[in-house]
Amino acid sequence: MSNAVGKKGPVRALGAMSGTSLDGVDAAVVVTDGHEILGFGESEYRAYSGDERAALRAALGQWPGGPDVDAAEAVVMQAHQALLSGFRDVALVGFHGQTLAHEPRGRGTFQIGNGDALAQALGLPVVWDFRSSDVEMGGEGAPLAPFYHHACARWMGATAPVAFLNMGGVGNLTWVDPRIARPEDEGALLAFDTGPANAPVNDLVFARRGLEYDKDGALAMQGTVETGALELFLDDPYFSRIPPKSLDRNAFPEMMSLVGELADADAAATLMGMAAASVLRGMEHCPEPPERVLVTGGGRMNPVLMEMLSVALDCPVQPVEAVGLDGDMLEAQAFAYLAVRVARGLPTSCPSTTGVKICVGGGQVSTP
Ligand SMILES: Nc1ncnc2c1ncn2[C@@H]1O[C@H](COP(=O)(O)OP(=O)(O)OP(=O)(O)O)[C@@H](O)[C@H]1O
Ligand SMILES: CC(=O)N[C@H]1[C@@H]2OC[C@@H](O2)[C@@H](O)[C@@H]1O[C@H](C)C(=O)O
Repeated sequence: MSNAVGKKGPVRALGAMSGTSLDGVDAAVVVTDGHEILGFGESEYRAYSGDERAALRAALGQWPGGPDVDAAEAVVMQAHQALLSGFRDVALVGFHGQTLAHEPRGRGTFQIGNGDALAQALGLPVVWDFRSSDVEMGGEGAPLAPFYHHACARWMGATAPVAFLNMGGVGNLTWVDPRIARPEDEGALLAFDTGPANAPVNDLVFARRGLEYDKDGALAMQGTVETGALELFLDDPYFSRIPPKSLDRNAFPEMMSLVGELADADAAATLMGMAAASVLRGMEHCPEPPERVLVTGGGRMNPVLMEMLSVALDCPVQPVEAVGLDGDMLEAQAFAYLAVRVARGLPTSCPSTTGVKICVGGGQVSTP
């Protein structure tokens, strides 16, 4: 491995992420030495078909040996092989796979996708299974993008604390102090999952209207937030728990019954209100207010959510494009960056990002 990537100098790494909202696979190239972002390369997206998504949905919440796991893994492998084989001049691949279940203090964390098979298929070294060793060392195994967020904050020249907020299926927040040069050093990072983001509204519009998501917040925009339901939701002890902390995609099953009696638009607005309020509760845990909140993930495209966040938070809330980053590809880039760190023996998580006992470089490396 060290031969393919070496110990120093820039590497063109390809990262791939299949996220909790089950929309598709993102893949992106980052040029990095494992410390700094030295450049960005091509990126591509491959959407899952309706049938593929149904196979993934069927397996959600299952563990190894579950009845629908093999079929879901076949979908993940085929989608990644098709997408990643189109990239050229790549030294290694960071392959996140698809999370089916996440219970770090219980049965562990489970991502499907086999890095050995992908390495054979692509003829490239593949870093994968990023989360298990962190969990084994007492960590949450998530979120893992924070080390990359730290690199992003330094890349953009930030001189004061900023926050990155990923609004995917689940929300996660990283508070970064860019004045501290190494992400693993004390005070550089605080990270945690804020709460549900888009997954519940996706599930709602799928169940009630057969839609994949509430495009541009069209439905939520017509509704009002039911404050009683919102308050009940915020009573969940998760929000006052001190971070680091992480969530399974379906960690708040009661959300659906809280909005169950509401009309479609009010239910969608209330679920968005819950996502935004979770972030506000999360901000209480930051060591000091960030200068701004940079939003990544599909939720930044939802004007209803962005407006709610702007009203709730005490600082500017902007999509990451405001600083020249790509909010569709940031997580795929993160796994490219983390792959280089793993290959070079650098940590990918630390006590303040996942609660792990000591800094850990997660991930297995498979060579073709
Ligand atoms: N134009 C839009 N309007 C409203 N919502 C949108 C829009 N575009 C994307 N989304 C939402 O964003 C989701 C996809 O976000 P993203 O790709 O960041 O999620 P993910 O990476 O799968 O999740 P996670 O980060 O939790 O793993 C969609 O399922 C949808 O709910
Ligand atoms: C277990 C798991 O897959 N968690 C995901 C999920 O999606 C968002 C949030 O929950 C975050 O904790 C994580 O993904 C991002 C990429 C991360 O690890 O930073």
